Amino acid sequence: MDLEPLIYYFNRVLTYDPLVVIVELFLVGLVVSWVVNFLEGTRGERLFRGVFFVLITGSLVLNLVVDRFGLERIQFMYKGFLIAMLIVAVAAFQPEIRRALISIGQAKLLSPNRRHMSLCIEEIISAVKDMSKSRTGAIIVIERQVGLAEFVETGERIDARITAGLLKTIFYEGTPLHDMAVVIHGERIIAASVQLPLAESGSIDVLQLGSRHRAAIGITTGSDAMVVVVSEETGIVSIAEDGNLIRNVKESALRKRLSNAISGDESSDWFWSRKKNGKDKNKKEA
Ligand SMILES: Nc1ncnc2c1ncn2[C@@H]1O[C@H](COP(=O)(O)OP(=O)(O)OP(=O)(O)O)[C@@H](O)[C@H]1O
Repeated sequence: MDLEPLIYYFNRVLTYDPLVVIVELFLVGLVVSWVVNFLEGTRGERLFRGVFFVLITGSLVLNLVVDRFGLERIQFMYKGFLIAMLIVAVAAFQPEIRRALISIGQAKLLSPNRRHMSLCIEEIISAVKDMSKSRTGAIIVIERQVGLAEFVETGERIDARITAGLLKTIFYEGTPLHDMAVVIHGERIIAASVQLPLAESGSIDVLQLGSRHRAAIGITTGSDAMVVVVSEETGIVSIAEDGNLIRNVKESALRKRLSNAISGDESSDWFWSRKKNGKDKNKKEA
C-alpha cells in the first residue's frame, strides 16, 4: 500500500502552529459536546453523531484522495455536498434548532417565570428523592398540550403551588388522596387521586409491570404527558413518555426531562415524533 499521501498529509498537518491546532480542536470539541449534551436523549442525538462521523471521515478521506490524485473537481463537488448536507441538517434538526433558539431567547434565565419553574422542578425532584428513599409509591403526571380533563375529573381538584411537602403528604400512605396519580400543569398541582388508563397488554414487557407503571405508560401512549413514577416496592424512579418507560432515572436526567415538560419546549413535536417512532415500545434502562 502506498503510504506516501498519508505521510504527506500528516507532514502537512505538522506544519500547522500546534497552539492554533490545540485551540481549534478544543473549540470544535466544545461545540460538539455542547450539541450532544443538548440533544442527549432526543431523537436528534444519534442523527447528529452519524452526520458528524460521516463528515469527519469524508473530509479526511477526501483530503487524502485530493492530495494523492489531484482531484480538485471532487473537492469542489464535496463542498457542494456539504452545503446540501447543511440544508438537509437544518430541515432534519428543525425541532432541535427551534428548541435551541427558544432556550437562547430564554437566556434571560433570571426572569421570574423561569425562576418559578426551576423552583417547581426542584420541589418535585426533592419529593421524588425522599419518596424513593422511603419507598413511598407515587405517580406524578405532567400535563402538557394535550388536555387530560377527562382523567382529572376522576380525581380531586386541588389547584395548589407545587411543593415537596404537599407532594409527599398526598402520597403518604393512609391519606385519603394517596392512591392513584397527581396531575401537574405548569407550576400548579391541579388534581390528586386521578385514575389513569392502563397500558394495553400489547407487549410482554407491559404485562410484566404492575398497575402503577402500566398507568404511567397508558397515559403517555395517548397524550404528550410526561410521568414520573416512584416504585413502592423498590424505590426505583422511572419516567414515562410517549408510551415508553425509562427505569432508574438519575437526578440530572429527571431535572432535564422535567424542565422540558414543564416549560413545554418539545410539546409541539409530539405528533410528529409519534409518527416517526411508530408503535410504542417499552425501554428498560439501567
Ligand atoms: N389506573 C391507575 N391510575 C393511577 N394510579 C394507579 C392506577 N392503577 C393503580 N394505580 C396505583 O398503583 C398502585 C398499585 O401499584 P402496583 O403495586 O400494582 O403497581 P407497580 O407498578 O408494581 O408499582 P410499585 O412498584 O410501586 O409496587 C395503586 O395503589 C395505585 O395507587
